[in-house]
Amino acid sequence: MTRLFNNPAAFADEALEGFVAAHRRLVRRVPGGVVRATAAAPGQVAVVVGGGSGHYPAFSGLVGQGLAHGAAVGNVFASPSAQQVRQVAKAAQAGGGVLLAFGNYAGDVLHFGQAAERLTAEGIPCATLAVTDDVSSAAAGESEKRRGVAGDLAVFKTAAAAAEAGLPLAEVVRLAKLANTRTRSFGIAFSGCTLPGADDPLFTVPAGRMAVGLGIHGEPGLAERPVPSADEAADLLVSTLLGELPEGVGSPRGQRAGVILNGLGSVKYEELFVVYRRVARLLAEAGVETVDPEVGELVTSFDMAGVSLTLFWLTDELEPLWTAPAHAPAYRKGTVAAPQPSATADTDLSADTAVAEGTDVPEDTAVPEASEPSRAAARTALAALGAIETTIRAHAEELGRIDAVAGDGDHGIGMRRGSEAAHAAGRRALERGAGVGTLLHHAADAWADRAGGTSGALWGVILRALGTALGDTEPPGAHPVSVGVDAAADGVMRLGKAETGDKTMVDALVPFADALSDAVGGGAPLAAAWDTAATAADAAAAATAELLPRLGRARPHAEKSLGTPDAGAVSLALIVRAVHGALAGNGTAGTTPEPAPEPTADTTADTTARKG
Ligand SMILES: Nc1ncnc2c1ncn2[C@@H]1O[C@H](COP(=O)(O)OP(=O)(O)O)[C@@H](O)[C@H]1O
Ligand SMILES: O=C(COP(=O)(O)O)[C@@H](O)CO
Repeated sequence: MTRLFNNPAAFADEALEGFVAAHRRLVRRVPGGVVRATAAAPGQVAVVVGGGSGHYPAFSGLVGQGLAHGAAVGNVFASPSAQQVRQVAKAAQAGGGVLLAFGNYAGDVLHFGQAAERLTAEGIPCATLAVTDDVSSAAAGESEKRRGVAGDLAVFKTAAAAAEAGLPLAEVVRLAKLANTRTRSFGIAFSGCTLPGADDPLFTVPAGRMAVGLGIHGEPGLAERPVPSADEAADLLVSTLLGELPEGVGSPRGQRAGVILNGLGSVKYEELFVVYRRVARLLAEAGVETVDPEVGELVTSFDMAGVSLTLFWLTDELEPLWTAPAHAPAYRKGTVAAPQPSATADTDLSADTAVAEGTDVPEDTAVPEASEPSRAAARTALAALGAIETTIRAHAEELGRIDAVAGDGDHGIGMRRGSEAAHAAGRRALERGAGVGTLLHHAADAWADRAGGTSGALWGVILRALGTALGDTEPPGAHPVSVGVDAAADGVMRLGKAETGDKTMVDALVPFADALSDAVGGGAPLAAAWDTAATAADAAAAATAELLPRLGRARPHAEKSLGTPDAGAVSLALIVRAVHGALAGNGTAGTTPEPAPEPTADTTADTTARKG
């Protein structure tokens, strides 16, 4: 149970504020996360890590000399946004380029990938690396699909030590990739974590049983077994990892390995030492020389009762990087060189907080001139964003519950943050005279930036595609709206690489786009066509209950999700139904939307009810 919190939605931000206040000599807050408070040598490669909150000391606690140069900090269990990653990287970079390193999760891959593209376009050489150490999350032959868990530390540490040694970006990337291919983790759990503000844990394990193959987001394990003794737990962890040696490690005998015995949150240090006693013996019996073992909390999942073992199979060039000194808030090894404070290290806390809060503001706030019909459509678009915010707020808990069945339970929180930010950005844009295209672009950036996570990136794509299709000059009608929705579906599939049948939001978006295009092609006015399409999306979302997930967080728990629809498909169906309310409720059923009043809670509640 997470007991101490204020507003659950503010938990991640408040935790970050307190963390920085506690570690001001080591870290400095910047928009999107934290960077070292000490200066890096000019020309050094910067290693920027990141991910969701709820895993401390990953990721902010690993920022410091000899370790990461910066960490992008997302909301609870949700990846930071591309904008956050970009901002942290720009603050951390020292002229030698940037390696962005993170666990292999859909949202992280999307947002860090987008950030890398933007940084490269801005002239900052940039590479990405997704850590894939969790052997239980995919078969050995599909290691690129594996999740990143406590092995993050081995890869981050390798990359950062290589950067600290002054190696160029290509070498830092090569060594980090090598570390990733030689790092394997496996975990067990006795109970799931409870998110701040939630009443129940994300999963439970029956009394006397343990879950095997856990994730770090409260994903349930892949199998159950009777609760073992500490020695039996160690036997299982070691035998599993010795059973899957990386390529190039023919036999454990004679190998040297870094070891991480990681507590997930509520397994205490002395329990870990009891387990480690046996782990050390077993590895010695297998002929493995352990090097600088770490026993403690390195990647957590709130109060989850679980433990994982990581083996980092060293080579002559990896070992000095694993043993190199480091000094970060949650990781200290050896003695680092005397730090040079960075020029901005002494800013006061209120200034740090102010910059951090600036993450919501789109950087490019220019509002191009717009035609009167486009500004009228912008008012309708704002009403639609208001209706979206209202319906998401009303269904946030339900979306979280659906997402928790095989995912991480954060879909409602993320959608809520995104839709609120989009509506607020839309309102600001309208006040400044924006046309519908610009308003939707601002809303897109705000949604992606504030929500993070997989769906944040994808809703950013959807709104941006619509805005681009509608523009700021032509009178927007049913045809450009349909073209925009088609472009949105293409964009989501291009970025997320999901196809229909994979059990994602694509399974509602594609039928919606197709039905809209058919109805518009048949001459229906926009509101009527949208109504037909929203009905198709609703049916398609419900039908995802029968699908098995083939992508993302839910994939390893495919069977568990049978009978439950996909959270992202359900939220999409809710949203398009709510938008129909905004289109139809203000006399814009023709092809050219007219000004719409701000929706009230009552009117939107009527129009957002799901169809039976
Ligand atoms: N590759 C993908 N392409 C399209 N949609 C996806 C993809 N992966 C996940 N999704 C959608 O995202 C939803 C989860 O969104 P969110 O809660 O933001 O995810 P997470 O917490 O995993 O980042 C899923 O229910 C699914 O609809
Ligand atoms: O949750 C995380 C990333 O999740 P996404 O599903 O990719 O948003 C984060 O905690 C791990 O980096």
